[in-house]
Amino acid sequence: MIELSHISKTYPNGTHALYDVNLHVDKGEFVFIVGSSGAGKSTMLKLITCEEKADSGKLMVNGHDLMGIKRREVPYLRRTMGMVFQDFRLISKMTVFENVAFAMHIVGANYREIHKRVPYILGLVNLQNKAKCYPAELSGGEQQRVGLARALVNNPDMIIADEPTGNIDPALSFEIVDLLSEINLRGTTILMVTHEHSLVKHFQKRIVEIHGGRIVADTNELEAAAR
Ligand SMILES: Nc1ncnc2c1ncn2[C@@H]1O[C@H](COP(=O)(O)OP(=O)(O)OP(=O)(O)O)[C@@H](O)[C@H]1O
Repeated sequence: MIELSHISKTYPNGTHALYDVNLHVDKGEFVFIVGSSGAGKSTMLKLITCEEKADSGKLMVNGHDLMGIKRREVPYLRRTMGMVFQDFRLISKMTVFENVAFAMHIVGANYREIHKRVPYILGLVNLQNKAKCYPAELSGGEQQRVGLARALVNNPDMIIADEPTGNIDPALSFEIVDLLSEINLRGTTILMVTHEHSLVKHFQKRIVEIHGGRIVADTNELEAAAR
């Protein structure tokens, strides 16, 4: 599903962000990506979402070869993934329903499909009663649940979440990762960057640790549980 093989990335200003990274993530896995600031975590996610290109190595994501991908193919890659951001990135002038519906609209879904699917997805994230609210009327945790609903609505193979709990109260952070775990149990692969040790300790998932642009530890679920 995700295969990074000898991947390196240097930004145009000469910053070496990743060196010879190897990572294999199977369908259905839940992986925490941890490491200090500047370690290369976001760069790795950006390579996987094709926001940035690697300099060398082999990179396969959901059947797409990202080293040779054409620009017109990128939207097809992105349809296989849902993205969740630290700053939510909701459209402030749209209601909760409209924010989620918009993600379906842009991939060509029709009115009937949207009106069937969006209430179902809002139910999954426990926001059925907030459909008519605007983002500014919601708590941080609720806004991120809208972000999660939007990421899920087109039924992606995987969710890529870059510090999804970074702007949320610690107690609500657990709620968001609980939801991600439920989604994972339904078969969706989850890749989540986080700085929050309490979450990583509590949820006992695979942990990939990056330091100075290299993967320095890769702890599977069983080892994480034994810690
Ligand atoms: N667009 C860019 N141009 C130049 N250098 C960049 C760019 N983006 C990131 N970097 C550099 O690449 C390195 C890795 O950055 P990256 O954002 O991947 O780290 P990170 O582990 O996600 O950090 P944080 O936890 O602070 O978000 C850092 O040295 C950073 O300054």
